[in-house]
Amino acid sequence: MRLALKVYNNVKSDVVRIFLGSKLLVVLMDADDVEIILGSNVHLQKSDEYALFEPWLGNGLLISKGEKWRSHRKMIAPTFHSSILKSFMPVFNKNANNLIESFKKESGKAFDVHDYMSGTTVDTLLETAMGVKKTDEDNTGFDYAMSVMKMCNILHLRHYKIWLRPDFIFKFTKMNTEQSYLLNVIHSLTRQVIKRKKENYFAREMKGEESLYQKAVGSTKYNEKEGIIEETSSFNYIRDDLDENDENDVGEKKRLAFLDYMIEASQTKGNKLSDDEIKEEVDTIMFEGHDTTAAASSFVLSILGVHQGIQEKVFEELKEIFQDDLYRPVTFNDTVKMKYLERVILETLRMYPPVPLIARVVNEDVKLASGDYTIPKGTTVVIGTYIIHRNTKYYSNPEKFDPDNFLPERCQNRPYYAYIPFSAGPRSCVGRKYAMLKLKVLLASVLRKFRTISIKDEKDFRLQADIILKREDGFNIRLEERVF
Ligand code: HEM
Repeated sequence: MRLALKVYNNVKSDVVRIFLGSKLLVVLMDADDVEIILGSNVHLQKSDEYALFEPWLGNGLLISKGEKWRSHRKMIAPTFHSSILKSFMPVFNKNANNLIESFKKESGKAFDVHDYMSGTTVDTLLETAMGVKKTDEDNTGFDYAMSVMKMCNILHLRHYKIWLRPDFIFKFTKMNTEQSYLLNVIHSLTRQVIKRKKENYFAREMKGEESLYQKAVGSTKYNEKEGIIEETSSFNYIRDDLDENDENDVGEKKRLAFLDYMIEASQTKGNKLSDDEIKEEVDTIMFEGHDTTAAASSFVLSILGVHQGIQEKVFEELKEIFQDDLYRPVTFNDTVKMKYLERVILETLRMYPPVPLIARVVNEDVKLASGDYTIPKGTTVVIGTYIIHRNTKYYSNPEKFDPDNFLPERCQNRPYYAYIPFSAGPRSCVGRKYAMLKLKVLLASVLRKFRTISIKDEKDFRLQADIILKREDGFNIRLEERVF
């Protein structure tokens, strides 16, 4: 990635043409050009490279196109309503506490934090997306979590080792046999859970219980331009005053997962969502929500381990919020007050965007804004997020980790499309609010308990970019328990 940036700095052009054999790729690094692609309702089709995900994700939100993508996006966006996210707070807290218990065993030693962040992320997703616990007696949750992590590794390897990409080569490898096994574990559990959840749904309906999905949809307006929902204040089936105290648990039995809302959506008049389509969407959430968040949280802990002064400011903010009850569960209201931690997360996502590039295929000629260029129909357009985030046009000192880049006055002076860790426009990340909320709970819980110390200086981080940006040298840190 650093090499790509060096090349870019030498080329000094925001539009680069690359030929891979006869295939034309155009890389965009200017915010106005990026807006033309990402902000449009026309250039929504993903490039061929995404086909690697198909055996796992089928035709879920990440890959699907046309009317299928549009109607599913509209159906799924309301399941990320903030009231639904608030109901996940106890799950976020519980998993953060489990993580802290594991960290206590590592205290004082150097270790790679990514494996832990990956594990806790998949456990949280398992519960919030599917309503399954890793600790369920039959071990299916555990096997599923392991399979998701291993599948992500296989996809990384195939992206990285490009000779493994063609199916006709891959199918002769041992990895293909392992992939078939893992996908069987993943898909069997998803199918089994859908069946059980559907029975629960019909039982609730028989009792005349109101559809929670309907309530969420009823209080939201879908914004076609941003692909997100806009919430109105009438939505209050989970009490608002729950934010003010730490009883923000709707009760374990009553808490629903994304999957439950999707089942309700599938039964709502005018919607069409088969069991297989629900399976694809749940698998997509498990994939998209896992590696991205694990990388983001690992980068935050590494980078704060380098910048001790910034870490102390985060800790001061946490002490201010939690006062004399430093280890109580984090409430939704607390997360709203974590302004500095939020800036730290945003700055980390600027310098180390978990999705370092996005690729689309344009189905018509596109005129760019940055110069007299026209991209021909059929071209693969690559949006260079990592490079845009380090462009001196938008950030005066881009190589410096500076959370104040996200002070409101600085954001106002920057084009919207110069900061795109979650992509932007109609096909942007549907899970970004979930991601930010979960990251805040997890990181606040860790940072109020431990000081993180990076083993390496920032300039020695060796970045590895494939689908997800990671550190080739591992996210090695040392944690010191804070004593009072
Ligand atoms: C820090 C964490 C995250 C980052 C940086 C991130 C980033 C992104 C980006 C850049 C895209 C667009 C990808 C593309 O066009 O190729 C995307 C799409 C998506 N993300 Fe995220 N994501 C994060 C967390 C999550 C979470 C937690 C979930 C779900 C719980 C999620 C669900 C999705 C889905 C379903 C899509 C496909 C949306 C569509 O095509 O309509 N993401 N994400």
